[in-house]
Parts: sequence; structure tokens; C-alpha cells
Amino acid sequence: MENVFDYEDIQLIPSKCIVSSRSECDTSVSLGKHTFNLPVVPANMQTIVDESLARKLAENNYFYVMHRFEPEKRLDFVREMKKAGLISSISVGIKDEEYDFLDTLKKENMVPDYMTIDIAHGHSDAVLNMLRYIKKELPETFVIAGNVGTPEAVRELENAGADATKVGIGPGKVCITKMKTGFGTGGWQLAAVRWCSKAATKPVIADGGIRTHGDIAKSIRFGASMVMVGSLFAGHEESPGDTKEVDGTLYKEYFGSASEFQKGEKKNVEGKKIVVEHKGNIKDTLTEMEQDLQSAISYAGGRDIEGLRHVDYVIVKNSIFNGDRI
Ligand SMILES: NC(=O)C1=CN([C@@H]2O[C@H](COP(=O)(O)OP(=O)(O)OC[C@H]3O[C@@H](n4cnc5c(N)ncnc54)[C@H](OP(=O)(O)O)[C@@H]3O)[C@@H](O)[C@H]2O)C=CC1
Ligand SMILES: Nc1nc2c(ncn2[C@@H]2O[C@H](COP(=O)(O)O)[C@@H](O)[C@H]2O)c(=O)[nH]1
Repeated sequence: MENVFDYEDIQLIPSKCIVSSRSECDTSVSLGKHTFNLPVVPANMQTIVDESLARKLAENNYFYVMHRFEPEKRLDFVREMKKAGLISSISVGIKDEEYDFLDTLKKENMVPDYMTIDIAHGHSDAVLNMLRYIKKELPETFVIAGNVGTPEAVRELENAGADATKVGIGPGKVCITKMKTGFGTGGWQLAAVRWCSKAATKPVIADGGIRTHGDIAKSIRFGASMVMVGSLFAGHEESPGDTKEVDGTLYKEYFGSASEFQKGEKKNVEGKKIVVEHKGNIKDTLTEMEQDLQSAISYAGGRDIEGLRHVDYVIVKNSIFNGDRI
């Protein structure tokens, strides 16, 4: 593939503004039957989301995907969310016991609104089989399948029934797949999003590598309908995970779902653990993200997310930060 680039290599070019205030710009996005405030979803990782934060996000009309690392809690979680009239959105793997879990969901009439098949290498028969099984047994569920990094994979997942695909293998902050295996979209994630989106007929979720709020607008420009974000959501008051104080500064942990820490063993480790400085309340970050995206839409000369899709851009290789750091 020619012409690869990543988020830091791209600058979007402004078009004439058509709003009189950034607050007029609408950042909402539809996915399946629901419309959410932002085209952003916190990563389905154990140090990013838990039941309590998922509920808070749903109550405030943000999309969420609950992780799959405490599998026994999922049925009750779906039940509670349904009882509260909130959207239910969970993750599944592909092992045999997951098929039993799907049968239980069906038997108990607890069909989640959204299900994400969460596997490192989503272009596999195991994922295709799981996808077909969900579509057959729980056809009302909106299924997000991933993760993948090629147009072939997107097409194959869509043909098997995926309602959306998730793109990103190895660009994550706590990911070490690129070093351990030599594979992935790390370093060219934005180009991979474009490549995959061109083949997609359904929404693409760009997953991993988002380092600034401007990267959200860039993902949309290059074809994503939504972005999944881990590190930018790590370290908040509501984030699960231990808080530590070092020399008077508070930190919270953020670990990879394929880290030794998550797996409890040193087998096929493709993730690491880091600490991030405590960032305060997640509500403030969501508000800032919304304002920054409203501003991006206004620079695009639009009024809503669609306005970002066709703006011009330049490739300025590795130079947009000009030595600056956020
Ligand atoms: N987006 C990304 O870049 C990555 C994300 N992750 C995250 O880490 C978590 C754990 O992922 P994962 O290891 O898939 O989940 P699991 O450990 O639950 O593995 C699921 C199944 O898929 C098999 N499997 C996993 N990777 C491969 C592969 N490369 N080739 C063949 N079979 C494979 C596993 O078998 P076996 O273990 O025996 O091979 C296992 O049976 C997930 O949340 C995932 O999203 C992990 C790596 C990359
Ligand atoms: N290769 C790995 N990728 C992982 C692991 N755990 C999670 N992830 C992926 O990272 C994104 C979040 O990326 P960020 O840049 O926003 O922090 C997440 O959604 C997963 O797709 C892992 O252990 N290894």
C-alpha cells in the first residue's frame, strides 16, 4: 500500500464557516437504532470501563461497550440496564463457553442492544462462526466485530452479518503487538482506517492510537463513524483501576487486555501496564471533547459530523507538533 500516514502526519484544511457559534455544531451520531452525543466510545478494557461508569455513560446518552473480563457479571448487567431503560452493550469472546452464554441470554430473554466480538485477530473463522451464531440466535442485537486491519477482513465480517467493524491492530497506547509480532496498523492506523472504510458498507469504528481530540475529527474525515478510545479516558476519577500517590501526585493504572497483568499468566502477552496522571472527572473530558469536536466541525465549514467527511487535508510528515507536546 502506498501513501501511508498516521494521525500526526495530517492537517485538515479549513473551509468557510457557516455557523455563528461553535455551540451550533451538532456532534451527535447514530449507531444502530440509537443516537449518541459523541462519535466516541471508551475502550472495552478493565481499567477504562466498569458497570458503574457504563451506567453513567448510558444515562447521559454516550455509547459504551462493557468489557468481557468478568464474564459471570454480564447477564445481571444486561438485566439491570434493561430494568433501568438504558441501552445494554457488552463484549463477548469466541471460546466454547461464550456459546453457552449466548444461549442463556436468549433463554432469559435478555438480548443486549449491542454486542462486540472482542478478539485480537478478528479476521478468523472463530470470529466468523461466533458472528453467524449471534446473528442466528439473537438477530435483534447490533453486532460490532473486530479487530481487523484490512479491507478483505471488513468485507468478510460484513458478509457474515457484522453491523459494524472495528479497525485497529496494534496502535494502542498499552499495545506491544507491533514489537512482539511485527504485525499491525501501529504507525499507519489512520491510513488503515481509510483503507478499510473504503471497502466498508457499514459503520467502521477506528480503535486505538487516538492521542488528541483532533484525532477524532481526523478519524471521521478518513471514514470512521466512531472512535474507540483507551488512554485518553484512563486515569479519571471514575476509571476503574488502582490509584497511587507518588510524591504528592495521584496516578491511576492503565493496562492492556492482553497484558500479563490482565491474563494472570505470561502467555501470548501483547500488552503492558502503565500509570497515567489522575485527570479529574470524566464529565469534564467528555465536555471538552464535545467542544473541540464542535470547533472542528466549524473549521470544516459544516454544522454536524457529516461536515467533516469531505474536507481537504495535507500530509505533513511527522511535523504537525513542531516540537510541541500536549
Ligand atoms: N486491538 C489490538 O491490537 C489487540 C487487542 N487485544 C485485546 O486483548 C484481549 C485478548 O485478546 P485475544 O488474545 O484475542 O483474546 P483471548 O485471549 O480471549 O483469545 C481468544 C481466542 O482466540 C485465539 N487467538 C487469539 N489470537 C489469535 C491469533 N493471533 N491466532 C489464532 N488464534 C488466536 C485464542 O487462542 P490462543 O490463545 O490459544 O492462541 C483464543 O482461543 C482482547 O480484549 C483484545 O481486544 C490483544 C491484542 C491486540
Ligand atoms: N495490542 C494490544 N492492544 C490492546 C491491548 N489492550 C487493548 N488494546 C487495544 O488498544 C485500544 C485502546 O488504544 P488507545 O491508544 O486509545 O489507548 C483498545 O480499544 C484495544 O483495541 C493489548 O493488551 N494489546
